[in-house]
Amino acid sequence: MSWRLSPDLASRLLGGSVVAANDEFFAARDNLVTDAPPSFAAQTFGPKGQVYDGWETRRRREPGHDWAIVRLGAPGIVRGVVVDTAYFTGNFPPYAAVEGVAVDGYPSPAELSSAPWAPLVAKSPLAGDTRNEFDVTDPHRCTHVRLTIHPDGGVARLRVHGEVVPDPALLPAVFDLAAMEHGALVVGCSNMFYGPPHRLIAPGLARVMGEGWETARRRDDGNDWAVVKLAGPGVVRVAELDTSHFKGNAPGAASLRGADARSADLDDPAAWFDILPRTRLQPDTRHRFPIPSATPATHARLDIFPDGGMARLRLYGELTGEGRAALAARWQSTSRP
Ligand SMILES: NC(=O)NC(NC(N)=O)C(=O)[O-]
Repeated sequence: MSWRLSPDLASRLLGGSVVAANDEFFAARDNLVTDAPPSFAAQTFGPKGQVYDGWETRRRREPGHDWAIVRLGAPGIVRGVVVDTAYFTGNFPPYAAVEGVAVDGYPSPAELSSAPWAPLVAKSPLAGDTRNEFDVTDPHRCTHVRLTIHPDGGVARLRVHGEVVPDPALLPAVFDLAAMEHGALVVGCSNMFYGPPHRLIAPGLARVMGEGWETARRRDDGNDWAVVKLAGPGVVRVAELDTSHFKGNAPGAASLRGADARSADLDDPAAWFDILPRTRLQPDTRHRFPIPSATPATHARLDIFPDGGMARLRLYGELTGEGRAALAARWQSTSRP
C-alpha cells in the first residue's frame, strides 16, 4: 500500500499538535496539522498582513532558518512526508528538511530542542503552491518531528504518513482493537464519496456528520462495506456502531464479520465468520452490542445495508497472547539504538 493512503500521524484528527516554533509572525503554527485541506481567500488582510491557512514566519533579515516541532498523535514509523505549500507563492520557503525523534513520556519544548533528532528528509528544494512529497526510509518509530524551512516563509500543511506503533505497556487488557491510535487500519471499502473510511476509526466522537464515513446513494441491489485490519489478532467482546449525526442517511442495518489472515485467504468468502449478524440500526445513535463469538480475528468487515454514513466503529476486545507478544516485539524492533 502506498504511504499516501496510510494515516497522517501528525493530523489533528489523531491528536497531533505543533508544540513549538521559533516564529509564527504571519500565520499560526497550529494550522500545519489541521485535518481539512488548506483554503485561501485573496485580499483578506488582518493587522499583521494577508491571512493564510498555514504556518508563516516573517522575512529574515539575518542568516538562519525557521523551525516547528510537531508531536505526533500516536508514535509510529514515518513512511512519507508532504510539505504542502498550497497558496504560498511569493513567500514559500525554497528548502525544507524534516527530522524525527522518539522521546519517552511528555517532554517540554526545551527538552525536545536537545533531543537526538535523526534525519527523515534531507534539506530539499520545495516548489510553491505544491504538495511537495518525500519518501522516508528510516525504520525507527518517532513521537515527534521537526520541520525546518530555509530560510523562512509559509507552509500550509505538514502531513506525516506512516504506521502507528502502539506502546504495549499502555494497552489495557480490553481496548478498541479497531482504533487507528492502536495501529488498526482501514484496508478497503466499497465507496467513500462523501467521507473517507479511516474516519470510522479516528479517536473520540464525531462532532458533525462531515467527520464520519459516508457513501453515495446506491442505485443498485448491492450494499456498502469497509474492512479494518485490527491492531493485532484478538477477540471482539463488544461492538459499537455509531450512526451519530446521520439522521436522514443512516444505514437501515449492518453486520460484522471477522477473518483470521494468518490461517485464511481474505479473498475467500468462506474465510469470514459472523461477529454480529445483520442487525437493524437507528439514525443518530451509538449502538453497542455484546459479541458472543470467541474466535480470534485479524480483520473485521462492516457491511452496511444498503448505504449511508457511520460516524465510528469501535471493536472492544482482547489481543490473543500471540498478538500481544507480536506488538511487544514490534515496539522493541522499532526503537532507535
Ligand atoms: N502578501 C503577502 O503575503 N505578504 C507577506 N505575507 C503575509 N502573510 O502578509 C510576506 O511578506 O510574505
